[in-house]
Amino acid sequence: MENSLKISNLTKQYDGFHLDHINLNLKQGSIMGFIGENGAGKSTTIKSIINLVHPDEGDIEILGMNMKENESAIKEQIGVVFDECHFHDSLTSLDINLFMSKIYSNWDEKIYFNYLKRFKIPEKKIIKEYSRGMKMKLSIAVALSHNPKLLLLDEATSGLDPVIRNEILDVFYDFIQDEEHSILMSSHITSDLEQIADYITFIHEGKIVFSDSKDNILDNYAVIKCSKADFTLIDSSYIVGTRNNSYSYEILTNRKSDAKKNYKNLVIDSASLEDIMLFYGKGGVEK
Ligand SMILES: Nc1ncnc2c1ncn2[C@@H]1O[C@H](COP(=O)(O)OP(=O)(O)OP(=O)(O)O)[C@@H](O)[C@H]1O
Repeated sequence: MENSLKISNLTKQYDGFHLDHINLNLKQGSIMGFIGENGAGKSTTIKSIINLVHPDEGDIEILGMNMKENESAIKEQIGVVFDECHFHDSLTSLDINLFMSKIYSNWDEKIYFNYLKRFKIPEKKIIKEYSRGMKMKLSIAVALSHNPKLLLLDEATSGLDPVIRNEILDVFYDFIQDEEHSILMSSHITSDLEQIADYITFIHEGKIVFSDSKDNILDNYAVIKCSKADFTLIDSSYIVGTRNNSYSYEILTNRKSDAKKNYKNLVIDSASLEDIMLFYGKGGVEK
């Protein structure tokens, strides 16, 4: 299976922030969830892919092409949604159809109007009068209506209620049924990613912590709950991070099955993506 996106050694330095040699491969036909705390570097990475941020170093290959040499061909094949709707307030969805048909040679108004219908977006109302959910659905409809092969979504479902998010996740799921399609999706709503993503990349303070299949991650990570006395007996190779109060310890491990074999007397629960982020946010191992 080929990569639709290959990022190699992407580096960007801002005052007080370093995006540090990011490597990431997104396979065709798959969805990658991109997670990390506020300010971890997700938007900087996504903006670098589409040339809105100019990296200091690194290579980005999209659908087998290099952005520097093939920007217009690549932009025809990618759909991008940020957490804000970037269309002018005075436009209607009908205006946007006209506007987009001039921008994209492969704009398909049949697909666009199908999405408007599916999302119950009015044709004549101006965007100023849209709810946030309507604006985001419009942005997603636009991103999908020029037959893109790759979707880049930066917090595209943030601030939306669970019903609308579910509706949108269904659209993404339908999109990915074509094996040439793929999605890179940053989100703080890790439960959505647990539902839909095939792969998860976790970025923390500008560095990739892991990039792996969601199933491997959820199979390998666990939270061990124990007393302070038990904690001192746990081998440090099991400990990725800790959280504790005066009475009890919680340990994030990435060796779930070994831990279950070797520490049978301890409570060992599965870790969610949110647990993993919280433990890393706490700053790693303290023993
Ligand atoms: N144009 C810029 N100039 C200077 N610093 C910037 C610029 N853009 C982003 N940064 C800094 O880069 C860091 C990473 O920001 P980025 O927006 O990539 O994070 P993020 O993971 O997308 O966060 P969030 O989840 O809050 O959207 C932050 O410290 C931010 O202040």
